[in-house]
Amino acid sequence: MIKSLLAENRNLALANVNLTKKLSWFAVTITTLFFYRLYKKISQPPRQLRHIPYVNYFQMISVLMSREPISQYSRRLVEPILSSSEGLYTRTTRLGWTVYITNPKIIKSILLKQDLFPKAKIFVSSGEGSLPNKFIVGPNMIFVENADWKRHRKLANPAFQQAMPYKVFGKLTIQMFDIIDESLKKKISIDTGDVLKRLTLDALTLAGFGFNIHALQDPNNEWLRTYQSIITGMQDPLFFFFPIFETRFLHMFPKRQVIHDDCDRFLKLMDDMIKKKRDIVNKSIKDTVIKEDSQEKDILTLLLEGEESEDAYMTNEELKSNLCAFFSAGHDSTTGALSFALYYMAVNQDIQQKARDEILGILGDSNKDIIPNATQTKAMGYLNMIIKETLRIQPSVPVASARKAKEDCKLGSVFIPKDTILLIDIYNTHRSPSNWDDPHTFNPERFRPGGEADQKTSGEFGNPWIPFSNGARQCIGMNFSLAEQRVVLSMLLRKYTWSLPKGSIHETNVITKGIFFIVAKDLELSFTCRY
Ligand code: HEM
Repeated sequence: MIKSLLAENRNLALANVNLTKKLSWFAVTITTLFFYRLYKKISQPPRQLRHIPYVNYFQMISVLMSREPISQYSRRLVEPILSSSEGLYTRTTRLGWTVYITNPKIIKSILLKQDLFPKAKIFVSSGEGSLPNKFIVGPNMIFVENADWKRHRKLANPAFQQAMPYKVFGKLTIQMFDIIDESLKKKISIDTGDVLKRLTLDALTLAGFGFNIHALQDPNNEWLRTYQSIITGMQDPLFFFFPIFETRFLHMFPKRQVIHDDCDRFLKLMDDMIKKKRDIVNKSIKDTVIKEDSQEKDILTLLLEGEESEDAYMTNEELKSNLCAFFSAGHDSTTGALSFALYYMAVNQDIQQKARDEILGILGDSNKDIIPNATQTKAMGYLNMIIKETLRIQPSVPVASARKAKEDCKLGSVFIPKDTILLIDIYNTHRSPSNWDDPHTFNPERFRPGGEADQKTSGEFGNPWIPFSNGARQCIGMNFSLAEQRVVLSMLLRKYTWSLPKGSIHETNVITKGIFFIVAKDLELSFTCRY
């Protein structure tokens, strides 16, 4: 009797163990299935966009968190899928799954139809109180639409057409020479990227606002530090992807709080500058920094003077917001363009020498610094080809601002549902083998009159060279930046030869950094003085 009871208990226990085992397996299977489905759901685009090739969500997040340079992840993740698409692919951004476009014909159709593809409020989603919202989002040209945007551009276009301050650019370049010469004398290396950054900041503040922050002369300058703190802070992936940390829990991040304080002080400086300038213009006192001609007037003065004569105006708040926009859009972009041009000429000595020969032919080979004028820079055909090819192979602004499809539509033969976020992928448009021959090779000859670039842009193909975007919302600072690049590079070519030092991190390929703007990372160059 006892024996049979024990046997029964044992059987029951065994049955229990089996049941528990089965349940455990069941639970494990369900959990695995759940996570697999979750993984699939997150890693893939939503159903309505799944017909477009995509980059896996987790791969993209790891790229952004590890700050892998765009040149590396584009070739690893984007190029392979582009070959099987019409120049469209999707990948995740902070706004969710976004369609990236590299097909010039489709890009043209988007940029020309502002009504159907208005700008998406990409930063606005950061929320009230976030750093980007404080500094860059606001009533400025980048963000306003329709009548307001027209009013802003109507006032700003003439100011940007007029302002070509070659002398300001030239004088600042001579200040940069002092820094390079000093380092040569002391036999110490300098971060050329950093010096260029200070030069472009001085150029922007002086030529843009008639205000000198002396970033070149004083690397520890308070305004330089403050500005850099804001710009670096805006690109911090943690707060960029999770803005809630600063909009709700800023008190838990004391270092972030310091950046917010910097931003507040910077905005206050802008307020003061505008008020002062308005007073000066109202009293008809001409700019105190450069008096010679209107070409050399700063943009802020020209904007304020334009208000007098044009049926266009900006409030002080709008002016402040636009000045922040000019800072954000015009600084790192030009620094990047200059740093890449120097890099490509350093690793292509024949191209550097050919450019120098051209410049010496135009400006002469005397032993003194010469600031070129507008006519002389126009004659610099080969240097312009180098600048264009640099902006093709390393567009310092890798994507244009996001657009949104206002209704269901087709891009090429691809269906795009209403409300899809679209991004013009400048970087991959410039690097796509469908758009350019041998796209990863630096070759200024593409831009020779009648060359590859001319042939591509003349037909139905659309324009595959869009570093400043295209259409009505093309970069307003394009000519300003190109003039600055021509002056700085031509003067550098006359005064120095340069190369990459041995052991440079850029020996095999240029290493880039940045999200919204790309620049050459820690660019050290070896200069030799020609006079
Ligand atoms: C190499 C230098 C530069 C590059 C590569 C560049 C590139 C661009 C690009 C790609 C756009 C986007 C257009 C779009 O969303 O469709 C843009 C817009 C803009 N850029 Fe630039 N930019 C440069 C220099 C400058 C400078 C120096 C300034 C001002 C001083 C400036 C001010 C602006 C403004 C205000 C906009 C918005 C225009 C609008 O929406 O009407 N940029 N830029």
